Amino acid sequence: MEKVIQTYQLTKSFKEEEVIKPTDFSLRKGEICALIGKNGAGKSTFFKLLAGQTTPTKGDILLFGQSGKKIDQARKRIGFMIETPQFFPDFTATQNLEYFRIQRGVVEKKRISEVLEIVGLNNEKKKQFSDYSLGMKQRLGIALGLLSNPDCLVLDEPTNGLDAEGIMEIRKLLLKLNQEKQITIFISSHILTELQLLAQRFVFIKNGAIVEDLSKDALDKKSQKQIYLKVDQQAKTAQLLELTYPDIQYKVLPNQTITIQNHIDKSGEINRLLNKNDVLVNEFHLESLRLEEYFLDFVEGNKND
Ligand SMILES: Nc1ncnc2c1ncn2[C@@H]1O[C@H](COP(=O)(O)OP(=O)(O)OP(=O)(O)O)[C@@H](O)[C@H]1O
Repeated sequence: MEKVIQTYQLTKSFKEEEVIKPTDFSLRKGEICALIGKNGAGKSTFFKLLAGQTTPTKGDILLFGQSGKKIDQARKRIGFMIETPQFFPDFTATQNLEYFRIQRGVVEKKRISEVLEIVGLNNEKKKQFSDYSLGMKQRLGIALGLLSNPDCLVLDEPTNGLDAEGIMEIRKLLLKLNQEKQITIFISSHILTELQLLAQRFVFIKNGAIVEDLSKDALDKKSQKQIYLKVDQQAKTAQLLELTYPDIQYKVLPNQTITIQNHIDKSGEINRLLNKNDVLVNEFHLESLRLEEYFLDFVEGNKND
């Protein structure tokens, strides 16, 4: 599979501080990859290195297999949106894109209405930028990234500050671009759950180092589950569980609640066991430990430190 981005021991230091530690990374064609890290982890710096907006202290970058002098040409195949682009507030969407089209030397003028159509702003193209909602502004940023008809989009926190509906709009748009136009997407956020329904791969960055690189399946497996029970006889339930499953891991909580952390696959069996022994089960469900918590554990240092 063709590699869109490859880095080898890519490093960036500001004065004495290594804000990107030597990083080996690769992004394959067609992937939607999320770069997750809290504020200051190094996401923007990593993207700026790829965009050529800052130079590496050490290491190499290959874009579409090209490095050295040929990298500038290859870079044109990637649309970057790093930090919210500086649009002119008094210009309409069309005028703003026209400015950047000329600046970037994109030949076809008709590309402007094409990209506005793609991001769903064609009906709003005569509105001044300052009258746009944040979601519309972010979509215009993506339209700008699409102007040169790229094979890949690199988007730095495009969902930042958006409400749930705005996040969903961006998600739908990016999924469409990936599925219908085969655009590879590398997108960052400091909130994992925002990208959970979008990405197929999750790369975690902490203090400038990639500390975990997981497929969606691997991430789902890591997001622990537990059985949540509300019963009328807590002590009897605990006793039955211990007798039946000697290695059971459970917690006794207030309000006649018990949570079980292992034997998740035996939830039906456990329910039957309690019913058979006249324990009244008022609530019984499988709880998924939110991925957000997994991430928080992770960046706060409880995991992989
Ligand atoms: N030009 C610079 N000079 C000095 N330090 C910098 C510079 N740019 C970034 N840094 C530092 O590099 C580290 C990583 O910053 P970066 O903006 O890449 O993080 P981030 O993960 O994108 O965070 P955010 O989500 O807040 O944008 C921070 O400690 C930041 O202060």
